[in-house]
Amino acid sequence: MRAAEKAAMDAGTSEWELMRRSGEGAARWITRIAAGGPVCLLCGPGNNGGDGYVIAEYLRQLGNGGEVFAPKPPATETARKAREAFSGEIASGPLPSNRVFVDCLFGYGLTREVEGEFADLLRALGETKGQKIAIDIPSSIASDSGQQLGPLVRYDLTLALGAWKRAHFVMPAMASMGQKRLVDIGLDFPVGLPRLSAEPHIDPPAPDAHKYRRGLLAIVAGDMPGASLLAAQAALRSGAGYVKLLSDHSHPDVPAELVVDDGPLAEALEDERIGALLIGPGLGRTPAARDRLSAALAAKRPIVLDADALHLLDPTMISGADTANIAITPHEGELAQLCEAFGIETEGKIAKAQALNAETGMAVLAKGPDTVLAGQRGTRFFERGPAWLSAAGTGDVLAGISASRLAVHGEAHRALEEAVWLHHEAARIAGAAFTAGYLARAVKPALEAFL
Ligand SMILES: NC(=O)C1=CN([C@@H]2O[C@H](COP(=O)(O)OP(=O)(O)OC[C@H]3O[C@@H](n4cnc5c(N)ncnc54)[C@H](OP(=O)(O)O)[C@@H]3O)[C@@H](O)[C@H]2O)[C@@H](O)CC1
Ligand SMILES: [K+]
Repeated sequence: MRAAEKAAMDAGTSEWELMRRSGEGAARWITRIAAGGPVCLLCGPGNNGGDGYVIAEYLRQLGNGGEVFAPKPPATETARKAREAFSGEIASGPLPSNRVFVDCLFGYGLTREVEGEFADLLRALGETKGQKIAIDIPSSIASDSGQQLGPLVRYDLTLALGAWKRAHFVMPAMASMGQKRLVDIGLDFPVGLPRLSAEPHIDPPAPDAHKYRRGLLAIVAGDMPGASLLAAQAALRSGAGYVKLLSDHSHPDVPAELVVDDGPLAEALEDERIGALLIGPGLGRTPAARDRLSAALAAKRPIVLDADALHLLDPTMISGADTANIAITPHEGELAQLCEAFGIETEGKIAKAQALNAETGMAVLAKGPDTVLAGQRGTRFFERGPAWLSAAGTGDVLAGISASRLAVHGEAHRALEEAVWLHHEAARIAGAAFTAGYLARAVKPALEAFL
């Protein structure tokens, strides 16, 4: 943000102009929400506080004056200018209730724990009744890391200025922000920066498609068939034309549309028509499971690795492989373990995913309530999916969707990005308290939403 703002300033746009755009852009949201009702602003000493004075003056001009609380005077030149342009008074005394509260205490300049009168004010804000809006970022959250540095307030709305910051998409910070909206202030950003995933468009099958051209997905099953069956149920509904289960075991509850190949794995993997492979769900961690993983990787097809395959994976297994064809879907524990296996020493989920991608070339989907993708096209963040996804088997469904998309077009990064959207949409459709099997069936109407 600082670099983008500096570039704008070097090109002739003053900091004051950027603050004016920020404040007025935010104020337009606030006037709609307040609908003429009273607004209470909290202004800090930096430019976040400066935005607050711009908002306050904008509201005054509309005849919608409110209280401004500011424990400290402005400490930057531009914030001072905003304060001078504000024609109202600074309030004192306890924080009122039943207002639209606008928190402009700290933005991305928060560098240390919030204490003293600022902490008291945030605590009071947390306890009072009313709608709460954070300007740029909640004032106790560090914008680069999402680390909580003071009393946490639950906001109804967070208005990000100019661009999303990392904290807008990491847990637990993002859970405190309520709805999130971006206020454009006319900044340019270099391409290739981490960004929010854009909603995908999924193509229907081509007019001349047949089942192989649409994509043959082979799922390598292991000792525990339930997980690979769940993945297959999701894969059947995610676009692939043909889904096959490569399994030694017989499964009484295999649906008729799922083909089971119980022949020798090596032979089954020779099928030239296989568009993608999935291995991991229900694989087990035995030496036989490791052999199956090695065989699957040796087939040199686009492949999704999940669950047990991630526990078994070591650098020797992918040395010399075209790792751009490999998509992995670790949860937090699996990500930590993979980093250890690949000698990566870095802290934090985003940095770990990025380092693993940079080190190995694999597309890494670090899944969880704050999913992040580090792939061939860069880093992507996602809006939070429904919390009902925290159920056993939903990861198998995600792996099945990812592999099905990979079988359709063969692009690892794209497959994982599409899979997150489909998974979240399926969860929304499935509603509350769904099972993984129910979720897998909801992938069909979810896919229809992206056609
Ligand atoms: N730059 C631009 O072009 C634009 C920026 N914009 C806006 O500015 C925001 C960033 O502004 P910023 O950099 O001035 O930082 P900000 O978040 O207001 O806080 C810094 C102040 O707080 C202080 N402080 C820090 N931690 C503290 C603590 N724990 N407890 C107490 N004090 C603490 C710190 O003091 P110091 O560390 O020097 O003691 C300093 O005085 C950004 O989020 C956006 O809203 C927009 O207007 C668009 C144009
Ligand atoms: K703020």
